[in-house]
Amino acid sequence: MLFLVRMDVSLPHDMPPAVADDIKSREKAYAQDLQRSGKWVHLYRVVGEYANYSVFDVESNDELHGLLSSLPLFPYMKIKVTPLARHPSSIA
Ligand SMILES: O=C(O)CC1=CCC(=O)O1
Repeated sequence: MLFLVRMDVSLPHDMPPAVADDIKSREKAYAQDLQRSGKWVHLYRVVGEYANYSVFDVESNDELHGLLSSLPLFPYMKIKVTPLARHPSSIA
């Protein structure tokens, strides 16, 4: 099952830089593991925003929820999930 996911990150302004750096570093490792597994298929920065658009390929809504809620940045993100279906004109 494919899902388009938009993540908007908002870290508290008073978060110490070392804490923010640690969360971002764990987020990167987690995201790269999921990309290597094939579950996190695309990851793009939204130009000019601390946000990304991602495509996930997972077995179920529950699996996606588990992956997203385990993101180190999850407490600091607003997440919008859009389920995707095959377009009838797609040649892919
Ligand atoms: O920077 C972001 O958009 C949040 C994020 C998701 C995966 C990652 O490494 O950072």
